[in-house]
Amino acid sequence: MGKHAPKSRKVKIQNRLSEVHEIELLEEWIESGKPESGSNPLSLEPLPHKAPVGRLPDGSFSRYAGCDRFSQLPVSKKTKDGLTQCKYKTMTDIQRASLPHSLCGRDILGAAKTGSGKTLAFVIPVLEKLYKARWGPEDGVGCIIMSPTRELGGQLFEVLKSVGKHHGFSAGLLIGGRKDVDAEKEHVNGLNILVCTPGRLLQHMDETPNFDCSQLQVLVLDEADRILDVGFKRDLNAIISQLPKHRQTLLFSATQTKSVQDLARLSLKDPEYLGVHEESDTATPNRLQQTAMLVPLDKKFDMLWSFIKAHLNSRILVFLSSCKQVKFVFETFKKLRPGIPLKCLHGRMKQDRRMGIYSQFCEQRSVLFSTDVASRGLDFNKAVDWVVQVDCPEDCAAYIHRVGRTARYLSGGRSVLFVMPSEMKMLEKLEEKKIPLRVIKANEKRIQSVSGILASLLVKYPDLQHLAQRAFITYLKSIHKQRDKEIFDVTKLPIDEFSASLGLPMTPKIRFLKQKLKGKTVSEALSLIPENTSDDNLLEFPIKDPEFPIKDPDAAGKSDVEEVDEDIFLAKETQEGGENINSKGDDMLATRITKKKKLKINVHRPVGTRVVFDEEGNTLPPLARLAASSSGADSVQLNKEKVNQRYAELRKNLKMADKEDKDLDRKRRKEKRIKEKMKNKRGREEEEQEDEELSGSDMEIPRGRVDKKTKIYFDSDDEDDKRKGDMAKDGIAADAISLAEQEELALKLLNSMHS
Ligand SMILES: Nc1ncnc2c1ncn2[C@@H]1O[C@H](COP(=O)(O)OP(=O)(O)OP(=O)(O)O)[C@@H](O)[C@H]1O
Repeated sequence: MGKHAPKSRKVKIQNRLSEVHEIELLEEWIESGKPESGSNPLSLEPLPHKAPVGRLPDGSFSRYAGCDRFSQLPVSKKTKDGLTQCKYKTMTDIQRASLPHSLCGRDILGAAKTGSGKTLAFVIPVLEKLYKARWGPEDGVGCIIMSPTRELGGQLFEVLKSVGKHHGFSAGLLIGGRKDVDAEKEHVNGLNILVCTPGRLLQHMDETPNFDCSQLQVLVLDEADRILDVGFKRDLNAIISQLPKHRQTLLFSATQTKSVQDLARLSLKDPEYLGVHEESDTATPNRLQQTAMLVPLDKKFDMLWSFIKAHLNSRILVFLSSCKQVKFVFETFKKLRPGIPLKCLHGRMKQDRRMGIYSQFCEQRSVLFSTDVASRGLDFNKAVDWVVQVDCPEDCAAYIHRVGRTARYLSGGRSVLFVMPSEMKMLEKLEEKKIPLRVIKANEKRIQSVSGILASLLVKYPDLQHLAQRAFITYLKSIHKQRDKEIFDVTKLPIDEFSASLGLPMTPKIRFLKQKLKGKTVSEALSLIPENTSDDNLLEFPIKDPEFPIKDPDAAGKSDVEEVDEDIFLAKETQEGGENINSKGDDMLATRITKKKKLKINVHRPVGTRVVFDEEGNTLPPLARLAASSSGADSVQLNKEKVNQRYAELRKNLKMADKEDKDLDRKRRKEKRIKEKMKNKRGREEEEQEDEELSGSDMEIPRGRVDKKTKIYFDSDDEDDKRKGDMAKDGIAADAISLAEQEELALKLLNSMHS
């Protein structure tokens, strides 16, 4: 990490000797004052500032557990110099509590409020561990520091570089979104410390020849609960399986996991749990003033606009739930010129731009609209004045991390949460988690409405209209996908009003709910669907034939079904006078006979056909019916021959008709597929993008999930069905757009391509 002038051999040897000597001394010192396992050094009195440090005249060592200055710790001169140059002198609570344990080589589960200095609590032991092991370039990867987001990875890398600048370790930042992955592959084997996101690390494990972590000494998970979360599960499990079990593991977060399962996954050995703020009255920093405001969905943009206009000299971080929301608010508000620079940050931006925006926001007063990509770990130069949560966070942990972007270390900060009437439960949950919130009312007189202006902007800029539609859909989708159904209930939202508040002239269709919600709230629309109706039935209500009651297909036995077949069949013959069976109508009949589903309920029996019943009210099988229509034995014989002949003829005709019908069906399906492909080309790409925006892309996108979403084209009917099944599983209506609508869309598309 540090740059050194070329040194003579003699100087090098001298340095090496003094390092060896220093390491021996440090090891003795650490050994002599090891804190009790399970103890919290915070409970000990700090050493007086002027007390002697290190080896004392009597040969013993000074106490380091409980001390509150970095200079009193058994750490190398190189690390101490780095800390001094960064102006770090006094330790924060989490540093005081954890460093005495971690310097002894113990596994740590560290939990402390946001902005309380957890980064140094793992950077220092990492440097010391490798230093004491005399780790060199030829030793390869000695430490991995994992971060859930690229920005946080970048920030950790900077801290590591500045505090470790006097050490000679090589370190690399391995994060997604950087184009130079091939160059990275060439160098990664020579790096000692990797700061990385899980996806990129796994990519190297999979693709870089001879990539080797078998000598790993320390594994660090910053924002550990997030990395251990389901989103990263597959990547993390794959990574862990390639790491040696014998290593030191350090986990830190403001909302720490204590799950035994998680700890077992990481093979932690009797970890020291150090939750330094557990006794605190609040789970958030004391200097943070938190408020909540009741804001209906359709008033959110008015409120946000008014808030920005009222705080033009502040640095405001605004959280929204999806990339599309962020883009929409950024693009429209920019056009409205609020009088303060606006910026946006989300997972779908190029990495260089993301980094640039992050640094600019640290430097000047401005408003940064962001997804949760900026919610964890980022330290915006301690200078965020306000955190505004326009969309409710998914849970209390997400809330804590978002507001934690302000009031860091010793500075103060303020936050406001917009809660919708349907989300009031969130306030209770936050209170239970020791989060002090003051619910305030906005001054109605100061609220400026922007929806009218947004509507005219959308007329002027058609791109904005498209963006507004996507923002509308992705927001509803994000609510629909939330796990906590007590708080997030898409059926309680005023859909039309929300659409209008975005400036949209019409409420867009919400395909994932399979309902056209025009003119209705979702709850109204959902109330139209019969209870216990499975997804696939929503668009296919059975058509009742008034003349013949429909048999319950589940209740009907096989014979019932067959009886219905023959019933249709014979009734037709009767109607046609037993002669003209090879008509167009019978072609259709033949097709229906092959389709079990429709036969079961017999809803397509041609209108005007008759069913004959016996005295007890049972329908007669066709042959019995023929017999019944004849009086004597001869006529039965005659009729039998006639019937056999007729059946042979019918079989032949049906075969032909069936073939024609299958050809027709194949042709129709092919045409449909082509149209769907064209539509998919635009629509599905956007939907996939939205899904990523909602879930994975805010954080580093776990690679498995991206793979799963790579496009599949459906060339066979089976695959078509499979797709419908998959979509249904995802809660997406495969048939949400009718064929007629699809055709109309495809035609429009074709026209636009030719014009
Ligand atoms: N001992 C210290 N003395 C002075 N400043 C410190 C000290 N330790 C950390 N800081 C500063 O405090 C700020 C917050 O530190 P850090 O980013 O490590 O917090 P954190 O606990 O990791 O927060 P989060 O939970 O949000 O990730 C940083 O600006 C850092 O430089």
